[in-house]
Amino acid sequence: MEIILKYFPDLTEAQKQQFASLYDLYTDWNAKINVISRKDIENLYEHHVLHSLGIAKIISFKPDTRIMDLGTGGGFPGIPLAILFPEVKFHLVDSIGKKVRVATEVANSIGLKNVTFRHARAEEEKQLFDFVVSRAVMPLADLLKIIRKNIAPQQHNALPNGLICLKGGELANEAMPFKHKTMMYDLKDYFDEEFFETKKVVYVAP
Ligand SMILES: C[S@@+](CC[C@H](N)C(=O)[O-])C[C@H]1O[C@@H](n2cnc3c(N)ncnc32)[C@H](O)[C@@H]1O
Repeated sequence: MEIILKYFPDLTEAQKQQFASLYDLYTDWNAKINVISRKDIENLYEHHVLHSLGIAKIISFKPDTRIMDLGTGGGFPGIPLAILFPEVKFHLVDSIGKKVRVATEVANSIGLKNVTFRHARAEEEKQLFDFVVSRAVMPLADLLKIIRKNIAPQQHNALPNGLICLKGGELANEAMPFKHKTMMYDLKDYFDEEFFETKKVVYVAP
């Protein structure tokens, strides 16, 4: 939890409480329904919560921005971002119902009011969003095909509406969608821990 305060020192008391509650909630739920590798649960704050918040180092979403988390699993990056941006609306989608249940239970337990959930394949989601965020779900090119229908035409933020993905070293093996405007940010420029050495945030305009 200290690691969150190290990089996000301006949290309100309510946000601190919400982040602090995540450890016990994910430890309990993960024992029942696997959403995080069991041996990685002790690294929850560094590998999952702070990693999710890496997106906030490249964009500060305006209030009322609408964001879909495609393939949220147990709620990453959607839940940490929803805590950090209480005035932004998040829609967490996953095709596996029991994972959506974990994300829903965690969000309800900490009183998150700015999150909705859907158990479905993202291909079936028809709503419009300003951004789609995603971590560890599928290659960029496949994500782009799915989310083209979901990106709203009106702009409200410093970055044009589009896709924001958390990617690791595997990115070197991915075909980059060269036809699209793409920006890449190294999380090692923001976070000192070794885990972030190869981690990137990739923004792609649809
Ligand atoms: C490796 S997990 C990552 C979960 C979470 N984003 C994280 O980083 O912890 C990938 C998730 O994507 C979901 N997924 C894969 N394809 C999907 C699709 N087409 N629509 C919705 N969810 C999908 C899977 O059900 C799975 O929960």
